[in-house]
Amino acid sequence: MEALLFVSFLVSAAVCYVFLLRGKQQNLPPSPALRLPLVGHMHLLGPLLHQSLHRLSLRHGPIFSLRFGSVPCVVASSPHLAKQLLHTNELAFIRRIETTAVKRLTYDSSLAFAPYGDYWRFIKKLSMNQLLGSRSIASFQHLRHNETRRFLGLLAQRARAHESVNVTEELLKLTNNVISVMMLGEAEEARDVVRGVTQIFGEFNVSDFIWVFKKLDLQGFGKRIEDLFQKFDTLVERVISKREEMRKKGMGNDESQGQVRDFLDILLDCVQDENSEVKINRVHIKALIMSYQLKSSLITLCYSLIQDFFTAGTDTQAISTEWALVELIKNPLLLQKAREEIDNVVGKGKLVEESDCPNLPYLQAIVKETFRLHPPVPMVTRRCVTSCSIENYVIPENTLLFVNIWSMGRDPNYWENPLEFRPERFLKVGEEGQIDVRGQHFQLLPFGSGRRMCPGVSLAMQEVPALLAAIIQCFDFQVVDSNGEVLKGENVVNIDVSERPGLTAPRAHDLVCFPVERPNLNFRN
Ligand code: HEM
Repeated sequence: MEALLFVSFLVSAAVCYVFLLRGKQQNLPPSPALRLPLVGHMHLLGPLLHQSLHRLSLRHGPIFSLRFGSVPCVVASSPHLAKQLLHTNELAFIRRIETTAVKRLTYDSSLAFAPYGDYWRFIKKLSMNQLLGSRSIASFQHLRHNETRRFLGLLAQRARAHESVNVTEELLKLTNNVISVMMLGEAEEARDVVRGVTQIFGEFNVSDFIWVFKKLDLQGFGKRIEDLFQKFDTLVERVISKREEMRKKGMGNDESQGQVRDFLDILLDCVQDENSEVKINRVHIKALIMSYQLKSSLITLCYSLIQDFFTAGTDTQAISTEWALVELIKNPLLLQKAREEIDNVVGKGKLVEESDCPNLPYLQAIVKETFRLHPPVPMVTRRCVTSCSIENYVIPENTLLFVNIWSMGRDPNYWENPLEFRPERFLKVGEEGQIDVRGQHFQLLPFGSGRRMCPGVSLAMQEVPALLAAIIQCFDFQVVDSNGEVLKGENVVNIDVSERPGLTAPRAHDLVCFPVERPNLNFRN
């Protein structure tokens, strides 16, 4: 009897709520009717948020509104709306959300989460011009090349020993090492801490979304955040102090001596520079390192507003390389075509390099097609800083915005046979063939768009195609299922492409394979 009374109370509360809201918010984009007290529309969402929002958009249209707990959200899933939100009204959606974990672990002043203003402009400029500018990317080319060689060497070793390799893990290790060394000059030590932090960024902290729980640490997040903060802080403090000591003794990396300066050197120069536009201090440096170190934090920032929904983050570049590889293993004819292109342009006498990639249009088309079908960051997320009007709807200040780029990549209104992996679409003469990934073509936004677009785009577009090309050039793969059996025939074509919930959209299962070396290559890994 009591249970019945309770249920009727909940239902009546929900109904009243729905009516009250309808009356109050007529200018908001359409919204699913059943909004519950406390949780809002969260009961409509499954673990793969971008897929849940995609399904809702099929019912409610390309723009609709929701409530995550007490937080208002708007979801957009058409290129036309993406342009209005991220370009035309860019300044209204220039901020990201700051959750408890983000605030503490990014020192509340990272590039990714900093409010739009002088400080953000300064670090963005520094990032684009120096840290991730073409000169810096070029100076670390040897590092990427060596890591690729190390990775290929490992595959070759396993191939000769007829042993399987967890390609997912090895790709992650590779891209993590590259970023760590670019930032700190050290690879191993940062990785474990980074993993812990990205994991907590990917978990859903109810206190961030449901106001009655705001002050309660129901899931013990506070202690975990603090532990991670201390570990990271100790690590970076040690690296910075060591570097400062070396610089005092005149033992820093000297460019005039041909030494490569990592990001830390560049940042320490800025701290010492009296004439710097904006003074940065040690706290800013740690925050910046954090936002670059954590690729998932980079990703996290993308998902910043509701990152807690997601599980541990993973690396965007590793994810995209893996998705491309999986699609090529599923489509051997496309793999063959890509390999022939590499053989024709590069030959069999040398390993393909980054400098070869602009001459490999089919490879570039594969990378774009991968970003279309499997964007590593499936949604661009922002926060509305000033109320604005889109398509006659009002979007109030503080609304969270989700631009569902995953959904746009699969929209039959913009792509022919959108669920098929067909790199050829990007080689067509005409509009489709001209589409690129740098935020100007709103049907394909893997790196976002506008002032808050990903500053790592140039690095990623150097590293991912070259790594993929090297793998294609050197190996075939026999995929192993969860029982250790090699997949054959139809089972290869039907390799599982489900996604894992998280900040990013990696494959649900690790890619485990027996690598097979290609014969007749005249260089050794
Ligand atoms: C395949 C690789 C990558 C993908 C798909 C990707 C995707 C994204 C996306 C979608 C955003 C949000 C953009 C927006 O809000 O409009 C973003 C932001 C960001 N990304 Fe990436 N990213 C990648 C690699 C990287 C790398 C390698 C770095 C740095 C080393 C990086 C650093 C950042 C930073 C700092 C931001 C925040 C920018 C800001 O708020 O101003 N990303 N990324």
